[in-house]
Amino acid sequence: MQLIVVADGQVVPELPAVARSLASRDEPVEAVAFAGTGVPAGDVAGELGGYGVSRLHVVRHELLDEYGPEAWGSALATVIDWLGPAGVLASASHRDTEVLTHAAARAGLPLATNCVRLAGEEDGSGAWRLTRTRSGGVLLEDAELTAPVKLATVAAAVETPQVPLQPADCEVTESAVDVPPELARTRVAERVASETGLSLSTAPVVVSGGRGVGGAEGFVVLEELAERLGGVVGCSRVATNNGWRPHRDQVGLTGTKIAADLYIACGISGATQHWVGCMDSAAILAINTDPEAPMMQRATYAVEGDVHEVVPAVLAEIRRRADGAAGSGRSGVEEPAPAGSSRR
Ligand SMILES: Cc1cc2nc3c(=O)[nH]c(=O)nc-3n(C[C@H](O)[C@H](O)[C@H](O)COP(=O)(O)OP(=O)(O)OC[C@H]3O[C@@H](n4cnc5c(N)ncnc54)[C@H](O)[C@@H]3O)c2cc1C
Repeated sequence: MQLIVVADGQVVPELPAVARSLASRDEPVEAVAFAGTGVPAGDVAGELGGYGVSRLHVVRHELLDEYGPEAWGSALATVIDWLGPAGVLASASHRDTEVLTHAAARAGLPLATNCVRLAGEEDGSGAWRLTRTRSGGVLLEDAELTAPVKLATVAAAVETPQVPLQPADCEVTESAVDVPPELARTRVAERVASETGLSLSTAPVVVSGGRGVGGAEGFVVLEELAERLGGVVGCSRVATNNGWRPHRDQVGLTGTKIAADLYIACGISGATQHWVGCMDSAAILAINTDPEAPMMQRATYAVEGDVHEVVPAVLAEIRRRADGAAGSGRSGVEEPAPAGSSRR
């Protein structure tokens, strides 16, 4: 059996095709979901059936009603033990990866994350050949995964195998699992709705600050700049490590990967671990005193200068234009010049 994990109630369409391609002809593809995701099991089963998944195992325990990586990972390890699948697949989302990581550690099984290609070995050994991204996407690794039960997360950019998926009646089986109470270590304590409706991963503009901003108070002007440009504030890991910003604002390998229309990096050197988080942005503006900083070398636009002088000057100009526009009825922020037309 190949098992698909539906950790947050959403069926990722690529997963059934990858699972089917890894399964032998008569081997079923089944799925596991956690009660408490807020999505009715019948809806999930209906969708899975359309992709040829024949059974949905729903696991119940009061500690699974809210997301908790240790509890969900433990429940998944129990299900793997019950069902003994040959493979376990999930999406490469933060949540799915976290759940599979805990399950793999508990069950002592190997996990390959961020796979962009997955195929069974043709020698009948049951091993998987795979290609996966490492180091935030700057490295591709070819590997072979061998184990009685193999775990993998599948990246959104996975090569989807062209296999026929015969729609099936997906049966729902509900089971109670045992979850040790001490696994309630990480629990959802509060849900905070964003006032602007924008998040770091979806905002069109991200104004980020690093060590060069100098401290938490240095982000006040960045907040205003972000607000005036219709964006949000981000930061480097130095800023989160120093307690200047919460971790949810961190851009990078161990933060959020963004693809903004415009990324403004203020006092950020552009270390690889930061760069991989912002490199997919359409345009990058770097503000830095060091012209040799990697961020200055790679940015679409680079301003050599002190962030404490450059950002207030930019803000003053935006305010001046906004005031002028308020008088004339025009918008205060002009369209930027085409990328590359005025570098430095
Ligand atoms: C496993 C691992 C994961 C990591 N994950 C992440 C991650 O997700 N995100 C991340 O950001 N980092 C991450 N890092 C850390 C990363 O390697 C860098 O240490 C970090 O990004 C550096 O942050 P910074 O650019 O703010 O600081 P620095 O590298 O110290 O750079 C500060 C920059 O500010 C400039 N500057 C100083 N004063 C001014 C001024 N007044 N005006 C303008 N410019 C000024 C300097 O010239 C310099 O270029 C990770 C590291 C590891 C090992």
